[in-house]
Amino acid sequence: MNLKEDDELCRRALQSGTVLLYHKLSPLLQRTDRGGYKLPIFQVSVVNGMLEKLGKDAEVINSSVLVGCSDSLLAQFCLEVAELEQNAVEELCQGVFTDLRKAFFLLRSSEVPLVTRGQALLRWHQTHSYCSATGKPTQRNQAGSQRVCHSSGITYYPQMAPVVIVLVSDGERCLLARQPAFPRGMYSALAGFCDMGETVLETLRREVAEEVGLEVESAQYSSSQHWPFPQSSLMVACHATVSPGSSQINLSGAELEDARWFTLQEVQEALQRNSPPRDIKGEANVFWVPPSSAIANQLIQEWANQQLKS
Ligand SMILES: NC(=O)C1=CN([C@@H]2O[C@H](COP(=O)(O)OP(=O)(O)OC[C@H]3O[C@@H](n4cnc5c(N)ncnc54)[C@H](OP(=O)(O)O)[C@@H]3O)[C@@H](O)[C@H]2O)C=CC1
Ligand SMILES: [Mg+2]
Repeated sequence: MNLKEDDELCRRALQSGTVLLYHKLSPLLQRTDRGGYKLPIFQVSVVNGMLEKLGKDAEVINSSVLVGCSDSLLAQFCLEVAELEQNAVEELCQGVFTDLRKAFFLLRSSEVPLVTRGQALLRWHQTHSYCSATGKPTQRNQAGSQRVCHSSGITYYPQMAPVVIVLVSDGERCLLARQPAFPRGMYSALAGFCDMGETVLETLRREVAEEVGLEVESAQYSSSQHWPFPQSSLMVACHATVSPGSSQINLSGAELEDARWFTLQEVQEALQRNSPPRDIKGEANVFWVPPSSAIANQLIQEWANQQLKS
C-alpha cells in the first residue's frame, strides 16, 4: 500500500478518510435504535469539527494511524484522544468509550477485526516510543506503520506473537478447558504461545501435553485470527485428535482450573446460548463457549458440524 511509504499521500488520504476514536485504548461505541451497539466510523471533517469545538489544535488529527481501507477504497484511520476530556468527546460524538473486552461481546462479528486492529496499532505506538537499543525517542511515519530511531538506524514494525489454539477430539467428544480468569461457566479450546523457533505443530503437541497430559495423534490447520488480548497475537487455529484409548485428562500447572470432555449434545446446546442464563449475582450458571467473534467458537462450530456429518 503506497500510503505506508508515502507520507504526503497518506496525509492527503487522511483529509478525505474516516476515523475510529479511542480513549485510553477503549473504542467509542454508539447505541443502535434496536438497543444494541455499533462501531461509529467518522468522516475526518466530523472529527475536525469536534476538535474545534473543544478548542484543540487541528494538528491532533495528524496523529491518526492508518488501519486499512474500506470496501469503497476510503482510507481508515484510528485516533487516540486520551488528551481530550472523555465526557466531552462522548457527548459531542453521541457515544461511549467502552473497554475492548466488552466491545468484543457487544459489536457484530464483522466489526470486531477493525476495532481490534485499531487498538493493537495504537497500543504498539504507545509502547514503542523509545528505541530499546539507545533509549532515544523513535519517530513514526505518517501512516504509523513503522517507527525509526534515527540514532541507531533501527526501524521498528508492529509485531504479533504467534499462538496455537487447538480443539482436541477423541472422535466422540471434544476437550474444552477454563482458566481461573474466564467468566464463570465459559470453557474454551486449549491455547498457548509458540516458543522461539518452534513450528505450529511442535507448539500444538507441547501445549496439549503440558496443559492436559495428552499425546496428539493427528492435527489439521483450520484458520487464523488476530487477537488483541493482552497484546497482539496471531491465533493459529487447529483441530487435533487423540486416541480414544488414551484420553485420560491430567491437568498440570496452575494455568487451567478445569478441563473436560464434552459431548456433541452439550456443545450444541452451548453454541445456541448467545448469552448464557445468569444467577442473581449476574454470573452465568451453565456451560457456555466464547462468542462467535472468537476463533475458539469457530473451531467448536466446525467440530460440531463435522460430528453431525459423520
Ligand atoms: N481468540 C480465542 O478464541 C482465544 C484466544 N486465547 C488467547 O490465546 C493466548 C494464549 O493463551 P494462553 O493459554 O494464555 O497461553 P499459554 O498457555 O502459553 O500460557 C500463558 C503464559 O504464557 C506466557 N506468555 C505471555 N505472553 C507471552 C508471549 N508473548 N510469548 C510467550 N509466552 C508468553 C506467560 O507466562 P510466564 O509469564 O510465566 O512466562 C503466560 O502466563 C492468550 O492471549 C489468550 O487470550 C485463548 C483462548 C481462546
Ligand atoms: Mg494455555
